[in-house]
Amino acid sequence: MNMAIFKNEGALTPDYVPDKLPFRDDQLKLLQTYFDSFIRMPGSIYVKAVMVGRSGSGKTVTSKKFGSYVRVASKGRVEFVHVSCALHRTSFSVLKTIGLALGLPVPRRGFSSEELLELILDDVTTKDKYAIIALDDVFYLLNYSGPDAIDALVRLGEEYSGKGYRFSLLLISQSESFMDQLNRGVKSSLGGAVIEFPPYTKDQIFEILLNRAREALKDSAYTEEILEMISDVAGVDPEDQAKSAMRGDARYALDILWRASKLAELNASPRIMPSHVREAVMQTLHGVREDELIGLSLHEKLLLLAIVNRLMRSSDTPYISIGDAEDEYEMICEQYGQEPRKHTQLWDYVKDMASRGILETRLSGKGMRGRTTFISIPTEPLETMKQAVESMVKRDLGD
Ligand SMILES: Nc1ncnc2c1ncn2[C@@H]1O[C@H](COP(=O)(O)OP(=O)(O)OP(=O)(O)O)[C@@H](O)[C@H]1O
Repeated sequence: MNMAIFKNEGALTPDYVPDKLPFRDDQLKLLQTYFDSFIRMPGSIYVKAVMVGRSGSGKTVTSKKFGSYVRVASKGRVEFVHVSCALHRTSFSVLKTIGLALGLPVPRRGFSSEELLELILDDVTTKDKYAIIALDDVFYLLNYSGPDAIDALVRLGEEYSGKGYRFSLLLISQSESFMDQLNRGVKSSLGGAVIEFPPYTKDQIFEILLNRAREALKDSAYTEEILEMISDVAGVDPEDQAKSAMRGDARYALDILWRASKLAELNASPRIMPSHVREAVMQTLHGVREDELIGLSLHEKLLLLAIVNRLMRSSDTPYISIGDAEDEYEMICEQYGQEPRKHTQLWDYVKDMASRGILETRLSGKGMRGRTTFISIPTEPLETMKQAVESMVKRDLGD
């Protein structure tokens, strides 16, 4: 085992919350200010705030940091519940997560989400609990369940006002556009409290990487040049905003650093070399997040796996037809002992995954007969995607 690289590998994992969050002091202060009255005098007010910023701009980690602050500043009177809507896409599932996090007895089935909502409201009142609920990646809930799902959750805060407001709400999203889909009353009530998370510049990404590298890696395992190399790939260039539409993503940068470190370890290298970084860049998923993939249903995952497999075999064209994808999907279903879904269902899966940026689709060109949909995955490393989806399918099937 190569001991030259890692000091504490855990500090490079996506869920790790570092002590310091450089460049996010302002956002943290704003959160503290907006929720101040709810934290100091729970029940006196119902606060709603929104956090927006591109993928990897630090929204989730800042909200978790804020969560620790809430518990301390309220002396334990106010809880903080973080719900990932990428994983929980219906109001029932969100409510269940909230109930469980607050230690309430949650019925497993047989209840509508309205009934569950009532139950939770009753329980928090009898047990005298208060909480700030953070709905992360709230656009998933909107896309899946429509604006009424958000309505129900906003009501969670409003109802029982006679007995004090039990909840406050923090909505987190990649852009403000989700607000346009909300019912008018809800939208206007979210009004002014929008906290922005700008994408990180190269210099900022460098600083974030340096802090993490100090915690995770042995001093001799990396140089500042290596970290600069990664910052150049992942950070926004202030002079070239348009070209860097996908950048400013700290998750991407940290993922590259972790993969490069792993490659150095595997190759028994005493430190991370530029070649490890280059290889790591080629292996790292960019626009697609692991938890997005985890949130797909089993048959969406099987279809995605089929598409990836088929694309890996078609070296001469970046697209495959939906028919090819279906053939491959049927074989994969057989391999995993699953009954294949019907064509219309698969078509919905393709549209859904395309709308979330996991796939690209286009209609057949003029010179071709008929109208067929073609599918591609232009920006992601297929081998990495295959490994990720395959292990998720196995986990889903309990292997
Ligand atoms: N200022 C920072 N300092 C240290 N680490 C950071 C900072 N900002 C982000 N990170 C790290 O980058 C990764 C991605 O951040 P985070 O998950 O908070 O992004 P996000 O804005 O919620 O993205 P998404 O919209 O895709 O959910 C995490 O590992 C997080 O710890």
